[in-house]
Amino acid sequence: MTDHLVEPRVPRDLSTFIAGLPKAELHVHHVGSASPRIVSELAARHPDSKVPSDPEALAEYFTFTDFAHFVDVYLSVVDLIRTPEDVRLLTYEVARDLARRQVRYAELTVTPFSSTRRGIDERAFMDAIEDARKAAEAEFGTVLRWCFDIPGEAGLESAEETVRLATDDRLRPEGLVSFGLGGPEIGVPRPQFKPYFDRALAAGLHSVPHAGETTGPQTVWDALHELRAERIGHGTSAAQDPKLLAYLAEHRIPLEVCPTSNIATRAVRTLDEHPLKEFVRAGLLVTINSDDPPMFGTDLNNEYAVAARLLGLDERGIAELAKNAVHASFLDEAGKARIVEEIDAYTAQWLAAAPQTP
Ligand SMILES: O=C(O)c1cccc(C(=O)CC[C@H]2O[C@@H](n3cnc4c(=O)[nH]cnc43)[C@H](O)[C@@H]2O)c1
Ligand SMILES: [Zn+2]
Repeated sequence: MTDHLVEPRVPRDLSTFIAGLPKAELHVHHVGSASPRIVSELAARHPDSKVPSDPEALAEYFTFTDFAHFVDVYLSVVDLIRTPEDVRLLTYEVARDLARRQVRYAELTVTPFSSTRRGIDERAFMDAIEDARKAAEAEFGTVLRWCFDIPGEAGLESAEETVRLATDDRLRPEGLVSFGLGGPEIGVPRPQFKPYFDRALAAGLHSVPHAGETTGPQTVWDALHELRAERIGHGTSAAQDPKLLAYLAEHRIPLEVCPTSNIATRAVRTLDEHPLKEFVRAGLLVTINSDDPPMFGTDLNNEYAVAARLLGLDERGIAELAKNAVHASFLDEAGKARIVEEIDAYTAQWLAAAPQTP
């Protein structure tokens, strides 16, 4: 695990401000959120797994040479989730971790295909995530919604299975709001998934594919034109195409930016080379996210600290970023207004208490 948590170099007070700030997270993966605590509990349940349970060994295990290596490691963690009770434990504990970071609302990317193909009953899978979602909302106050994503590299069979699970009225979970596409982009062209996105959209789901994380801007154009993307997961390479930046700005298509993830998977070389600033300069609606936080040695608070440093933001600027995520979410208008109000009240209170500079 790369130790990105020490990287941001923002003043301590700003870190404290961020830690208490109410937030929404739009790009965070279910299995990718398994903390060392959750991994060791699952590894103890399934001792034949190759995933280490010791935190130090796990940190080493979560150091990636490239995106393909990341996916291999990711799938070894998927292999630890074998029963509906594992699914419930993971989901509930992920919600607890989000709540600790003052995340009021999260759209969690879930890959049901990976679980059903490993033998978990589909009905039991849906019941497990829904049961955990409701318990987490009641106990922690964090509202969870689901994005079901196709693991594109697993082929069209995985697309068919994912859209079936997402649109079958007998299975579709109440918390499902969107349909995504994840995994490697190289050799996995987006347009082949158009019929599956068409079906998901016809069933009322929103389109939120990953695009432009590990391939060029054409992948983002394909996501927009073929998959009718309403938000883009990552979109990093959009910075290479001024027409694309202008399109994203004009159509208010938000980007789900995950800075530390891009370094950990080596999609971007260093944080200082990350295009976040160019996105803001081009007038894009930028949201800040953690992607697979324990795997990348980060959490949402750290990602806000990274963004604050890269963009030179003060408390008001950070609060605006937090509001971007609320506006770009698929929460209803009343729910959005509640979190925005909370952000404003928290920020006003913080600034009123801050020592005045002469
Ligand atoms: O489950 C399988 O059997 C399987 C077979 C072949 C390929 C795959 C995948 O590609 C799974 C990828 C998995 O990765 C998730 N993920 C997490 N973080 C990211 C990211 O930053 N960019 C893209 N994908 C990501 C994704 O949700 C998939 O579940 C699986
Ligand atoms: Zn992702």
